Amino acid sequence: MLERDIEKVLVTKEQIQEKTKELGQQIARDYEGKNPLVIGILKGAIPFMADLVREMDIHLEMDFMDVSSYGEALVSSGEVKIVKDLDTNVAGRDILIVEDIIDSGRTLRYLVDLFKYRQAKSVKIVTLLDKPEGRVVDMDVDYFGYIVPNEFVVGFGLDYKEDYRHLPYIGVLKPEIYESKD
Ligand SMILES: O=P(O)(O)OC[C@H]1O[C@H](OP(=O)(O)OP(=O)(O)O)[C@H](O)[C@@H]1O
Ligand code: HPA
Ligand SMILES: [Mg+2]
Repeated sequence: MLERDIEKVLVTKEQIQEKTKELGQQIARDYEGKNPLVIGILKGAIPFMADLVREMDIHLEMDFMDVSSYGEALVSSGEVKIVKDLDTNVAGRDILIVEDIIDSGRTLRYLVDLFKYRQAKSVKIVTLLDKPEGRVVDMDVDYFGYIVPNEFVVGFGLDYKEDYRHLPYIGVLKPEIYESKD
């Protein structure tokens, strides 16, 4: 059914599972004994974060923050807004931000600066996808799963107009989908 809307698959379900396991185990080794605060950025990070933390056999805490710069648009507005803040004080904590994608870099630039301002002890980023050609601000990630080309992608947390987040793989939509949803 949903597959009919997809022009091509860029990262399969199996590739995501394999990479998530690898990343989770690597991060767990790096954070052993640190009790990191793992922060998921709503809503896109949910599927990846749920799988990632289950590969991390260490003590950790989870919290969530909702920031938005896209709304229903395909291109970032440039202005990042806090929709829901953390429940946890980040001062003195080792922070790991979990994202589904880094594209323009604006969301993560804003969050890293915010957590540093709030006196986090360290701030690192893990993202399932990196789209380096989308970058408009300088931003590097510490851990990433797959590099994607400069196309609008959906699935595994990534939406088009709030749909397709629940696809178990990463793909590109057929052009007629954009016309029909306008
Ligand atoms: O690097 P950037 O250009 O800032 O883009 C990446 C951000 O955009 C998406 O979130 P969005 O704001 O669409 O919210 P959502 O996760 O609820 O879809 C994605 O989940 C990242 O948080
Ligand atoms: N797809 C969906 N949401 C996004 C993307 C994308 O390619 N880039 C930033 N947010
Ligand atoms: Mg979105």
